[in-house]
Amino acid sequence: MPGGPVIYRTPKCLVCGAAANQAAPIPNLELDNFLRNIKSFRWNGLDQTISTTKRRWEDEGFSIHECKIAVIGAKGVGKTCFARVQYSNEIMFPDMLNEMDDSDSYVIDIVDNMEMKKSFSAAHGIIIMYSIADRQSFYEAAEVYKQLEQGREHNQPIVLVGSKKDKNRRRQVTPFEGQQLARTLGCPFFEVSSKKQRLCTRDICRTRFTHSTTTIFIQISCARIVTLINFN
Ligand SMILES: Nc1nc2c(ncn2[C@@H]2O[C@H](COP(=O)(O)OP(=O)(O)OP(=O)(O)O)[C@@H](O)[C@H]2O)c(=O)[nH]1
Repeated sequence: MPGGPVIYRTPKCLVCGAAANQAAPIPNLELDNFLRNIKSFRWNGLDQTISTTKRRWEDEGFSIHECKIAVIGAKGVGKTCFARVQYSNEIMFPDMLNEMDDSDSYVIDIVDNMEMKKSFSAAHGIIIMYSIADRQSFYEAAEVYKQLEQGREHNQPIVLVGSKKDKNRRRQVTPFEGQQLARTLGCPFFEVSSKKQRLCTRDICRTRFTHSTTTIFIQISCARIVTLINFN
């Protein structure tokens, strides 16, 4: 991969104060790809709000890009809950050669109410969501992908997410089917639970920093979750 691996640096957990990098994060090629795709966008060509935000931070002596990630999917799959527990996510990663340089820092804002048409032009990344307990929503996810393929203007990265992972007993879509669809669509795939992700203790934070699991986040606080896609 050009440029070598991305070095991740995340702030401390706001709740328990655990340092993000007590153990080096596990290198994650999917996340590298995802972030690199975001990074390669023509920022000025996107939504006015985004460039305004960026300029404000630049005036204060540093530059942080705000990435809007739209969550799109069938009714009731858990888009709002997901966006809430992930509210004001941050992925911070610095210049690869200079750890002190914040010029490539990103704040991830997951937006659940963006219209699909708006996401074609205004979102930097798109999460297509279905519920693992609702087969129909799985079929709809494939439909959503078709529409995005035809409509998106910036070739934004797409991630397929199966929500409500905690409802395993009422599962109607297997992880294998999710993976198959993601493979067909050519995008990364995760299963998540917004309910389980609310928990935050120092131990959970540490566990998430050091273990490779199929989850989409790594550091938790009550209002904010620092997202690091971390999976095998
Ligand atoms: N068990 C479980 N329930 C969830 C999860 N996420 C959301 N829910 C529940 O699913 C229902 C719908 O969640 P929402 O977040 O409103 O879903 P939505 O996709 O935003 O719904 P619309 O805006 O109507 O399209 C609510 O009752 C949530 O409590 C989850 O991870 N696990």
